Amino acid sequence: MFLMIVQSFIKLFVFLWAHARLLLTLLVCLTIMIGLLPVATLWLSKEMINEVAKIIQLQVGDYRYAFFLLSLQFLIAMATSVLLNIQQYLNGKLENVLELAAQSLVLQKVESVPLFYFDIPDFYNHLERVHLNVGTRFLSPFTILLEIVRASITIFSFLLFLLTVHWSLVILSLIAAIPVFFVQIRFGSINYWLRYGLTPLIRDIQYTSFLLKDRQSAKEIRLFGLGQMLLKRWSTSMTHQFTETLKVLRKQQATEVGLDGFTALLYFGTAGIIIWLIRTTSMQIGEFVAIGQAVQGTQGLTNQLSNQSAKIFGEILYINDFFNFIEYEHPEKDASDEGSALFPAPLQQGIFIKGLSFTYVNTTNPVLRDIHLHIRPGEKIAIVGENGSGKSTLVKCVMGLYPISQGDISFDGLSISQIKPDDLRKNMTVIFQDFIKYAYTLQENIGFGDAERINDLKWMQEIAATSGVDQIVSKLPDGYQTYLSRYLQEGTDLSGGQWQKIALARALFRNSDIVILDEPTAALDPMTELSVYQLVRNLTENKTTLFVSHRMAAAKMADRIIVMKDGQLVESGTHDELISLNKEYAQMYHAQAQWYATPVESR
Ligand SMILES: Nc1ncnc2c1ncn2[C@@H]1O[C@H](COP(=O)(O)OP(=O)(O)OP(=O)(O)O)[C@@H](O)[C@H]1O
Repeated sequence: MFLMIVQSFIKLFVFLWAHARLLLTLLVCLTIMIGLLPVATLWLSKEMINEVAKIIQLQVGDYRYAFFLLSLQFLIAMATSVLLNIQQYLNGKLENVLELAAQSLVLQKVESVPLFYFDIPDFYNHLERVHLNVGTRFLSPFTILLEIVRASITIFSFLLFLLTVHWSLVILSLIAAIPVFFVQIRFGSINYWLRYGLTPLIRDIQYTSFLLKDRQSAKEIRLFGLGQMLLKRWSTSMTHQFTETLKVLRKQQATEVGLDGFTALLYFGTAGIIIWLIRTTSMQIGEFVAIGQAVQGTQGLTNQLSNQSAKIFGEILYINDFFNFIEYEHPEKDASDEGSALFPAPLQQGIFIKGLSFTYVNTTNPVLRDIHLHIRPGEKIAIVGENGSGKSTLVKCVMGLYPISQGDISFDGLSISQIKPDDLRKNMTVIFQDFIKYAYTLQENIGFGDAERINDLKWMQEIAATSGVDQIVSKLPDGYQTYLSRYLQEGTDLSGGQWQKIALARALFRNSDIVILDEPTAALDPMTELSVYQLVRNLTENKTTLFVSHRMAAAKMADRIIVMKDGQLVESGTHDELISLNKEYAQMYHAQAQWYATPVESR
């Protein structure tokens, strides 16, 4: 634990130093100055009271000296205010700098992790814990530490002053801090673990609240009348979260009352000693007031110091959690070292899948089993099979989205593990079943297919013309600059078929030799789907195309059809070959042919 705290502190300071060394230095200097001001004030008020007492009691005394002290007091009060306000401003500035730096670290991490991390709920929980108010959380241990330094300087100077009066005052002032310190450490830790344990519940709450607020889900929630049920789920979880938090808060406040009693007792003891000192020594009124202030100040500050030291413990657990997230590497990622070779474009021999088996992370059953397949350059392959047979998983493996542990996929003999992931993806384009409908402009919706060419409007118009998007553009109020949703700006909503064409244009905007379509037409009616596949076929004349479909009529257009069943490749051939084989494919084809025929026959 101690090692963890030290390591986290070192990481925190390396991080702070890297991003804000000037601010950091300024804040440390300010803190030292602010820390010395109280003892100066104490000394001044002691001098002042003694001088005023002389004037009142003896009618002698130096008025000019009293005014001089008064002016100094005024200057110190002003200096304190100026320094404290500068400190607050610098803190605010530092918080912004840290928020930016730490949030970018989190987002960079999320952007760079392999896709399978998104299959691990713990990864989300961890992300949820670390991504909120990072700037404040990062600043907190540092400001607490500065507070500790400031309080220590003041306490030390007060203690020196008290030591000149009597050693017992020093002891009593310090004793007050011990129980506070341990109590605060205990609750710092309890609160951290409470937050840790509640993260899955908090994510559940946020998800339910997102569903209630989301435009996409608004329709279905109304249609199925889910609103009240979701609200109840949300409020039950919220109540549970509050109950747990309040339980700890109740205990903490009760303990604080006990601590306050203890501090009051100690102050009672100290007051006794001061009275005894007045009786036994020749003490002036200024000293008496200054001792009272110093004792009270030391006790208050030592309590504060204990509080802060304990609080820093809770905060450092967060910092540790943050760096654990940033540095987290799943063992499977270690096993799949990224390749550095360039993709062998254009393909001469094709894609080879040899003995490929695949199991998703944190699961036990293989989803793909011993797949062997050779895809020739320019070949159009349709992948068919029942739900859950592994079609999407197979194409995701070909895209390099998941590391392969058994078997291999190679491109012209170069194993996928040897190819640089970025370069592999540059040479492929894809439309997923659940492609993203970006709430940005049309230009961005198409241009995201190849972000480097996003401003190449000539190329975009060419693609729009071939994919049929030009007909959509002509009806949009701001052409390519029209927002395709009302989520961010006053934009235009499109139909499913129109979105489909835009997704197709996005995929084709990336002019790559391999095109993968993972059932992107599922939302379309069969006739539109067929016309989309026809279009794709024409647009991808010389490209290697892999497409997943449930519609046998679309599969028929492929050069070759492969049939998946329970993670295995069970049939492969042309439509005619598979029909004459009269097995899986033939059954599915006839079942669908029958399905299409029924309404016609019943007319
Ligand atoms: N991210 C994942 N983590 C764990 N299991 C998964 C994941 N994705 C898919 N699976 C499982 O892998 C199996 C194959 O899924 P896959 O999506 O490849 O099938 P599919 O043939 O494309 O299905 P469909 O036709 O319904 O789209 C299914 O049993 C599914 O539950």
